[in-house]
Amino acid sequence: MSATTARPDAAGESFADLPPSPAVWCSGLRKRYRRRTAVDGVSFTVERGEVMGLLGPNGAGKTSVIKMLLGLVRPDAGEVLLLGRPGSDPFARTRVGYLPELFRYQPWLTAAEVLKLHVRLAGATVPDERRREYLAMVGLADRAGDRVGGFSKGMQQRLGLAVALVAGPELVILDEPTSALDPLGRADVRDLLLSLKDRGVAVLLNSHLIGEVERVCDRVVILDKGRVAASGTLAELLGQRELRLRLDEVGPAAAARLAAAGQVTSGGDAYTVALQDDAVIPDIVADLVGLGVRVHAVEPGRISLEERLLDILRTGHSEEHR
Ligand SMILES: Nc1ncnc2c1ncn2[C@@H]1O[C@H](COP(=O)(O)OP(=O)(O)OP(=O)(O)O)[C@@H](O)[C@H]1O
Repeated sequence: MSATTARPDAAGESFADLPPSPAVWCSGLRKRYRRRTAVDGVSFTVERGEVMGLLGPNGAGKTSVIKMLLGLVRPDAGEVLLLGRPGSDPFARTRVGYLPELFRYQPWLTAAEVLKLHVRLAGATVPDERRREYLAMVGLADRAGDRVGGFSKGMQQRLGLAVALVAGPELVILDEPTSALDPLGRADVRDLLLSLKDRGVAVLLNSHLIGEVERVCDRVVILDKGRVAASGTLAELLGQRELRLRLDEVGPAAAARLAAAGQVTSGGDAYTVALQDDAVIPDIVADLVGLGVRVHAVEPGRISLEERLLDILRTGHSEEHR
């Protein structure tokens, strides 16, 4: 890692007193490959300590955006700041960990050697002990001395994660980090992402595993055909909450009470009420019981990110959060 530069301002105070710049800021990114427009005016921000999910169908432009952020692909238009610096600035780049979508490490090197090489390439100093810890963290402790050429896809992906994280980055960009991992490996990565967030590390995560994104991400940007189709916090995107009930003996007064709480759909003994706020659920249940309804099940819920994503992609836009 390069030395920290002194950044005094005109009044003699340190810039360190200012709030930190966002981990990622990009504006108006555009990229064409020959006659095909891959990315068309993409702008978004990832704040410090935030886990941001990048979602979208195959060919939506996710990897192209990531490569432009990292300076691996030159944008036709648009600007990028990583950690408040131009993406090409070595100061920024040494503080960014990156796991590429498709990568092959030198097959003749061992896992420990790959990690050592990448620490040197990052200009960082990481003690042997910490490198061993990172290999253990990704489940490769007993394969440290084995050549990478003999690793399975999942083991290579685990090693890639250790490479991305070992130098203590402030921002981590992960392009489909769990595509080759078994369920246990995916759960480990989820825990890892949450522990990065606890330490204030920002994460940009490109993944097709929507359940994974829903569990770990604070905010989501959905790309479609090179454009931002929707973006926002999970609460903003999934907003509408529902209450699913199984009820018997629902008389007219109880039906009116349900209708007063929100739009009701029902079939047999199943009732779904669209709610603005789930704090009202105990009152609804108490009132129903008071009106002689037998309550068999009460399940608060809201639409899943998968349902919302499909809805946005099918209709081509998000009404509230473009
Ligand atoms: N080097 C390249 N040369 C030509 N076209 C490219 C190149 N890289 C990407 N593209 C095109 O740009 C578009 C966006 O591709 P990109 O890889 O960014 O999508 P993606 O959202 O990451 O897709 P996936 O989910 O399948 O990984 C696609 O139409 C792709 O064919």
